[in-house]
Amino acid sequence: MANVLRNSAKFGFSGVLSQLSIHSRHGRECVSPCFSLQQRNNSTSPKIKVDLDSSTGVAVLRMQSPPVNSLSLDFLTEFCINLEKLEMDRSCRGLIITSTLSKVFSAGLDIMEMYGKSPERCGEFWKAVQEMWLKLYGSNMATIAAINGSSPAGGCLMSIGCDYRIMVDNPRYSIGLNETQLGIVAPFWFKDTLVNTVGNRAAELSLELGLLYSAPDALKIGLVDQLVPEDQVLSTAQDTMSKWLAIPDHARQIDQCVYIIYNTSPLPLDHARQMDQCVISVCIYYI
Ligand SMILES: CCCC/C=C\CC(=O)SCCNC(=O)CCNC(=O)[C@H](O)C(C)(C)COP(=O)(O)OP(=O)(O)OC[C@H]1O[C@@H](n2cnc3c(N)ncnc32)[C@H](O)[C@@H]1OP(=O)(O)O
Repeated sequence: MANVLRNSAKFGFSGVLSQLSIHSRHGRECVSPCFSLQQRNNSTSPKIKVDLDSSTGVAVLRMQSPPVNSLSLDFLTEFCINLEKLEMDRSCRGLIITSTLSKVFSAGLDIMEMYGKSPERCGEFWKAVQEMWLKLYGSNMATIAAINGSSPAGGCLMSIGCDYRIMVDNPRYSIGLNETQLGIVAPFWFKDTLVNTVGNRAAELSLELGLLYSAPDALKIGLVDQLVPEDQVLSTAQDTMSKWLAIPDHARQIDQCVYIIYNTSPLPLDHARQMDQCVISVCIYYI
């Protein structure tokens, strides 16, 4: 534990994650995810737009992939590349994630990626889903989801991967991990992230019944932190971010790191990641 704390102070949580995942239990070095991600990005029109305000140190990442910002392999690759660039940019301390689409934040994993694809392709896709979560949940930046539309399944995972959630106060927008309703099961690290957000019992009910919550109900169980009118979601996120950035980065990062290390299963460890990948590749293959 002393090592973990020393490393968290030095590298932040994502530094600890990368240390854990670069060196497997067997001491083997793994290929840097950055390299494989850069190689994979084939898309022509950007699905992500990032604006970094260097005077405030806050970046706004807008998902702009119609019709529903579904998380395809191309989308996830572009998302991770942008996250990685911001993470390495020392002038960037805070990240707000939102959508340019009306009514939808993100529809979650792209269904087409899970249907009739080869095991190799499924494996590559799932690695990108893991990567998205590791990068977001382990980010050194303060992260806020400005949820301006529905956010089921993988969209909910992306939201709870952030430090704080502000949702538009519209009962027609829903959020939740609804996997069981689709006949699939949320992986253990989706569960951990939900438990860390809403607590054990609410997470258990939510996962087993595959509940999608309206914005007001999501606020009641703590799945989101705040509701605001549609036209105020971004300005509220900016105001909230300035409060988060008033805290010294190292203190916030270490606090988050200790909390996550104690409360999250070991996906950052290379062997756990590979195990999860195998299970999911087989599940997706047989869907
Ligand atoms: C073993 C695996 C573990 C799995 C872990 C995670 C699982 C997931 O994330 S699975 C994805 C689950 N997602 C959903 O259940 C969301 C489904 N979508 C919706 O509920 C609605 O589309 C949404 C509320 C997001 C938006 O509603 P509308 O604005 O009314 O749009 P439409 O429903 O008319 O959809 C427009 C268009 O988008 C296509 N679509 C919707 N969702 C997805 C998706 N996840 N992946 C790919 N495509 C999606 C939808 O089919 C429509 O297409 P067209 O008919 O061609 O217009």
